[in-house]
Amino acid sequence: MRVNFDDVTVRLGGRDVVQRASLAVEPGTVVGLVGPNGSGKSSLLRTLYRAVRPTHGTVRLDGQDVQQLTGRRAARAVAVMLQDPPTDFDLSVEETVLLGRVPHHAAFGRDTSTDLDVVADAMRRTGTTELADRMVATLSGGQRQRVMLARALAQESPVLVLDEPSNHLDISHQHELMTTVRSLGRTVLAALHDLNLAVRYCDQVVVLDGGRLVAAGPPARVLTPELIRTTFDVDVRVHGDTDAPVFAFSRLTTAADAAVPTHEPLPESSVPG
Ligand SMILES: Nc1ncnc2c1ncn2[C@@H]1O[C@H](COP(=O)(O)OP(=O)(O)OP(=O)(O)O)[C@@H](O)[C@H]1O
Repeated sequence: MRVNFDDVTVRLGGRDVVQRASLAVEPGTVVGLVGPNGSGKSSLLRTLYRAVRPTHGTVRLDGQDVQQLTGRRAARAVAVMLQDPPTDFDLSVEETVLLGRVPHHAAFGRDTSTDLDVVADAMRRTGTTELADRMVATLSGGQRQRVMLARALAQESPVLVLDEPSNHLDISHQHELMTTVRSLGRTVLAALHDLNLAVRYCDQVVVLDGGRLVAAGPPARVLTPELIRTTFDVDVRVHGDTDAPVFAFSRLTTAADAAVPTHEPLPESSVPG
């Protein structure tokens, strides 16, 4: 399913937190949204799953304005895995993943064998099968995040939105998540803080800064040291190949840093004569 943001502005708290963003996402591609805290990544994504209505502009799924869809059609089209999954779920892991099937049910419909198969597959892909009977509230942050991915996968929507999906995951599970996401063949939009994950697993990256979309394209072409420096205020060294760079970051050295002496000079009187 193709996703288009056409000239989207989102105004919240009296400020344009997304300003005139336009972006075309091809079906089946994985797109990473990167940018500093507060740059508008989540706000832009929220317009896609209708948690926020654009103040200006249109978001389209295969040409259709998402605001015109029924709730059920929207839920069948777009699944969401949020940054901080809720902790107050009074449900088991399996029951939670089954919630992903709700948009496929008729009113008061019962779980079918297809639902159970899809849920079992989603739990297998996310390594949550062993947790099936655990209550979600008792899980660690990373386990809970994997359950929320399983629920989103079980929704079988052509579009998947991941808002900082790896913030609780250990390194191995971060790579597993991105490999899983890539293997789905769905259209994926993911807000990511880890530029190394973005460059390795995304087909395209989109850079937001201060609510503006400042660059978009193939990751290795877009994420230049210069862009990283100006957007994120860090120094970066690039290792690896031009096509598959690996970034090492360090704090940007400013003129103010250089002016601060690292050691107090010894007073004259204490210098041995
Ligand atoms: N409901 C709201 N009311 C007022 N301002 C909001 C609201 N939601 C978000 N904002 C502001 O909009 C700006 C963009 O926030 P957003 O969450 O989209 O950024 P982000 O790039 O996802 O940030 P992060 O990397 O920290 O998750 C921020 O300045 C935020 O404080």
